[in-house]
Amino acid sequence: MNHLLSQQPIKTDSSNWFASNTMTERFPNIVDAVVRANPAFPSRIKRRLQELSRGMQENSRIPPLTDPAFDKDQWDLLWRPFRGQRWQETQWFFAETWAYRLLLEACDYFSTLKDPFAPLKEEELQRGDAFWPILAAAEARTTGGAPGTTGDELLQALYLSLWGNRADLSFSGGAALDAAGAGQGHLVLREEQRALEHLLSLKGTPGEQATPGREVHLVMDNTGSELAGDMVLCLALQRLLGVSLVLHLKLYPTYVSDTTVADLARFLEVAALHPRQEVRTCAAAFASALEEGTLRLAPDDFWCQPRFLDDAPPRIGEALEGAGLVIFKGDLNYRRVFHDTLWSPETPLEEAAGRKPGTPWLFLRTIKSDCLAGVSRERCQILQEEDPRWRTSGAWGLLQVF
Ligand SMILES: O=P(O)(O)OC[C@@]1(O)O[C@H](CO)[C@@H](O)[C@@H]1O
Repeated sequence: MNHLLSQQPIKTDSSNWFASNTMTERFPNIVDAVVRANPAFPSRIKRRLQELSRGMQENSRIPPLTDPAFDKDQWDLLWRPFRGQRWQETQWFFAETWAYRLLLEACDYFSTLKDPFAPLKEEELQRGDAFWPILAAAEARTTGGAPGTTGDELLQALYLSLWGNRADLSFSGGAALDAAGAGQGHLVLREEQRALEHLLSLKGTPGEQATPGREVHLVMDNTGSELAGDMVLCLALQRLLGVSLVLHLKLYPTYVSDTTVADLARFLEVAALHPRQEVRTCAAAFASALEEGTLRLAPDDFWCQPRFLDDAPPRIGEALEGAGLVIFKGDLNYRRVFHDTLWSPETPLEEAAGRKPGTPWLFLRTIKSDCLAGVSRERCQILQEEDPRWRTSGAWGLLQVF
């Protein structure tokens, strides 16, 4: 395992192969996928994208933003500490997020609002395999015989949401991963009882008004099959616990497939016309919850920025602290909470996060990068022997309570 254990955020240099490979190969491959997916791009946009790619591969200095945009001042401040640094010798969490913001600039996103990743996301929707979590949940209800306990149903929904995270277009270089969810055997950690205790403590009495203290906040990740799994989870939480939900989404496109409000609307549009009734029913129920206001959307550009969670503005921090439970989806949000650092795996979560939240946090993540905390050294050694790539392959999941 070529990891230098350090208390600093992972760097894109030779100290971390996966982070370094992101800048030299994986991100340039994503740029190529975006150019292929947008054949109508004018040559000046293609040129800017190729310059971005080449700069990374040639380890150039990280350029600032150049075009005017509503958020340029903020990004200039975020870039300043890294001024003069090179793509392959800097902080990975910053470099990767900055690269996606430069990609949007190269594609004229902020003057056209045309999502350069839209064709890639649409392809997954049109292929139909984005809806497997909804069909799996419906099938379990029909073939599972007598409905299980509330806890069983909640766990099934949690795992459908967790394994939906495998289909992450930024991870697979633009191609959707296979739709099959990995087995529950591939779990690094499964703190199911603690998760259920927190969830069941939120259960209201029939007709009880939902209050912020009983609200579940979901910090979303990818659209497509991950969004399908998240919809199953949201509807299960509402049906079984009577809670209201707030979904925190990206304000604009980033990381190829991270969900925006436009992505969610498009997903519902396609799902409403899906040949399977179960998919149409799920989409209709989700749309009704939005209409009734028991499920609210909170898009924010904080989630698009290279800022760790303890640097969140009050509008985010206060919202999460006032929730009954916060569910963080996916790998990037995990990295954001735990400072994208190579902790010694048994490091307590409070130490890695630099805080103890005032409300329970639940992480549903397929592990695609090295940042990890709160897992015993013994467990990591067993995993390393079983699958040396367990930290970055996306094949292993984690259900962890903070
Ligand atoms: O947040 P997700 O979609 O689960 O994973 C996104 C991500 O963490 O996966 C890749 C591998 O770590 C990174 O390039 C990227 O930040």
